[in-house]
Amino acid sequence: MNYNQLIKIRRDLHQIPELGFREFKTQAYILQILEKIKTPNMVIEKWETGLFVYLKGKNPNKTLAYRADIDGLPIKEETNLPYHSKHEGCMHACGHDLHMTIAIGVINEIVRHPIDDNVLFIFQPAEEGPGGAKPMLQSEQFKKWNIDMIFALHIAPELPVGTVSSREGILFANTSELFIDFKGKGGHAAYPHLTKDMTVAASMFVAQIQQIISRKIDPLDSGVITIGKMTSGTVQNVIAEEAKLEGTIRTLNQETMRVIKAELERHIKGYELLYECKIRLDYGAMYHQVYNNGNVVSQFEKIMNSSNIIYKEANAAMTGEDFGYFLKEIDGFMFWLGVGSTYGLHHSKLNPNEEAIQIGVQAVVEMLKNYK
Ligand SMILES: CC(=O)N[C@@H](CCC[C@H](N)C(=O)O)C(=O)O
Repeated sequence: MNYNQLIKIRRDLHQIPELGFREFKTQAYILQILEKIKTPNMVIEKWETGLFVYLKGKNPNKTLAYRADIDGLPIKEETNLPYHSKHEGCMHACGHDLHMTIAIGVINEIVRHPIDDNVLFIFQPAEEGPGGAKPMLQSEQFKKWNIDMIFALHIAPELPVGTVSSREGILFANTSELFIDFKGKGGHAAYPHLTKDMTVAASMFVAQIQQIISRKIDPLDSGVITIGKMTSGTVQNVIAEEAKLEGTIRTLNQETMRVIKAELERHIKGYELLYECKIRLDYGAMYHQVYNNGNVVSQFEKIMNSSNIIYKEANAAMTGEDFGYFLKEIDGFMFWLGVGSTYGLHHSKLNPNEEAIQIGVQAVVEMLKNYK
């Protein structure tokens, strides 16, 4: 498999993005690629819509693991690329098509040039939600491999190709999804006094909860509340009986997450009184922070320096990643891979530079070969 074939794989995968735990075509596609490069020392096991791919080493001391996430996002692609998403309303807007391609490239490289240690490749579903890492980690299938070190990468649109970046300690935030349903009383647009208008209640709520960040969180700490989706009502001249908010909370420590949630719950009680309505709150999926092991990161930095890949110290980011669950149990780390795109993660025009695939393969292979 050469570089052009990897580009084709990335473009094929880019066209078939699927949401969490529905990655059926993606799983089938990866399986048929692996069938072509399969060797007797490779074990492939399905896990839900994901895969475990185990490669036995030549002279193993350890078992290392490398994880790639495989799901897409409910975003309508606007790149106009000839290989744009064929799944209307769904897009690989977080780079998981590159993550999978890099993992396939690394498997191919190690099949052709075997290394000493065993390696488990994890093709993980549902990173964007509801979270595949935790159940995968807890599965008997995963436990039997006894992993000594685990790592993963994430594309970074703002970094140039040829660059990787990481840090010791926290890299990605704690997250909690947020689903809030308002139920009031609808009615004629001309008789607001006879209704409990949930468009007004939800709008005020969205604006007001930003003050939890500015007035309840220490300014030297960090927190984010984002409401990414808001729906209410049915038609222009009817007052809305219902409104729904969907969002996410991000913090750099778990105590701040607790404070934000307690404040949100107080706001909900207050809004129920003020707007004479019922409000239902559901936190959905929560992800543990990504906390990198310092020893592993410093080895990675040295290995990158001797591989002519530029290593930069990263800042912590408020992105979330359920890979944090793996790092809670096993030593390891995550790093950013520069893909130089004008548009960022989760943007409908995200267009990563495909030259980064080669750098990603090289970085992962070097780490697997040289990690002590
Ligand atoms: C790297 C990245 O963009 N990850 C996602 C993870 C989403 C977690 C969950 N669905 C949530 O929104 O809380 C991110 O949005 O950071």
